[in-house]
Amino acid sequence: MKILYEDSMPYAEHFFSKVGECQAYSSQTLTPEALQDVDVLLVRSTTKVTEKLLSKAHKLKYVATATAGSDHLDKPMLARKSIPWGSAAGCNAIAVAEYVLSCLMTEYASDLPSLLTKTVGIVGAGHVGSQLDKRLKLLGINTKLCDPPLHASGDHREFVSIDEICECDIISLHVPFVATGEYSTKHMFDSKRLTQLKESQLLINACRGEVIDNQAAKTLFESGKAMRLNMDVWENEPTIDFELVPHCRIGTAHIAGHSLEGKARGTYFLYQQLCERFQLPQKLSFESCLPNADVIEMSQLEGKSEIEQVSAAILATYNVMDDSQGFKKQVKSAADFVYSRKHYAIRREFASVTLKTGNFPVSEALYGLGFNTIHK
Ligand SMILES: NC(=O)C1=CN([C@@H]2O[C@H](COP(=O)(O)OP(=O)(O)OC[C@H]3O[C@@H](n4cnc5c(N)ncnc54)[C@H](O)[C@@H]3O)[C@@H](O)[C@H]2O)C=CC1
Ligand SMILES: O=C(O)C(=O)[C@H](O)COP(=O)(O)O
Repeated sequence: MKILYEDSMPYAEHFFSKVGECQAYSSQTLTPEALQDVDVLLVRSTTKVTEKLLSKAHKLKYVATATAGSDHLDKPMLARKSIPWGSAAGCNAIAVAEYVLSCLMTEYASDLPSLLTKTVGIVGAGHVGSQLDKRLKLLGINTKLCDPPLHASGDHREFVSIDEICECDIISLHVPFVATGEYSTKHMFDSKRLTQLKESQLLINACRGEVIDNQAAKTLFESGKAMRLNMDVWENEPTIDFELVPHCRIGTAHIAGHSLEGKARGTYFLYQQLCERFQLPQKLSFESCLPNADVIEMSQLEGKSEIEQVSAAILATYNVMDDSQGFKKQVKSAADFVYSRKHYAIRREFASVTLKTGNFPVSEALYGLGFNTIHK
């Protein structure tokens, strides 16, 4: 069985070589000809799986993406060709939730206690939205959830309307990109909703760029409207509107899900799918491939309140402002955008971090967020 996999998948050779003959490809140079004798195509979001790409893939039996989003797969086309597809739903939900927490600790750095009085409206209560909700509740921050498809399917959690979400102090978007239909998310934040945002509200988009009308956002900024936007994703990546970037308080190159664990889980989920689909034994474990935990010196936690301890630990582990500054300074073209994502200095999730905390008890919330601690 011949497996072709995108070269930005960590541990791909380790896992997929146990399933078949495997070979890496680069999304920038992949051609229909390269798929002629391929049985399984494994992609990330940077490969658009279109009719044209598969025009010569006559042996193809399975397509899967090592990502949560699957809007880069032409699903009606795959159905017409009777090619089943899979995704790695949930693989990077923790990474995105941690990215949003880093945004919040950055945005409220000068008045952390005020963060505890805010309400966060979460749009999309799937894998990412639920992980974020859990962490915010643990910190004592009020949340509201909006997810009409889940509500309609009988999910028993309490849901509010998008209009109620728009009244929240902080709005965090975690929906898939869906271009049409009852639950379309295209330009969910259009000119009208953006215009209604108050200066004090914070809007975070770490799902898909198309959920916010980027042109409308830029036009509003240029007309003098003050808005607090944190953007990890952009319309038309990698050919994004670079004039919007400086207006955003935090801007990053679609890396919210790029923790080492998040990407490795994506690869591992596909390995599991292939083993099941082709009835092969699953001999490899996920944990076996990861390097040892990072150890971070945190002795300055002493005497700090819970939210101060949490903020210090989060920012010492992952400070989104470092990524934002690098992005704003260095990424000026589509080629830069692609390059910076491919060479992203991949970060660890909190559960892979051990904080050296000195000789005193630290807040339970740190354990709740997944951190490990050791004393000096
Ligand atoms: N920036 C990044 O690196 C990452 C971005 N993503 C994006 O975030 C999206 C969400 O990820 P997951 O939570 O893992 O997906 P998920 O499928 O588990 O959850 C998405 C939720 O959105 C809900 N939803 C769909 N349409 C909606 C609408 N019109 N209004 C409100 N809710 C709606 C669904 O019912 C579902 O519960 C992905 O589809 C992907 O596009 C995901 C991971 C990393
Ligand atoms: O999982 C998703 O959905 C994402 O947006 C991924 O984090 C995208 O990562 P790449 O596949 O573009 O590396």
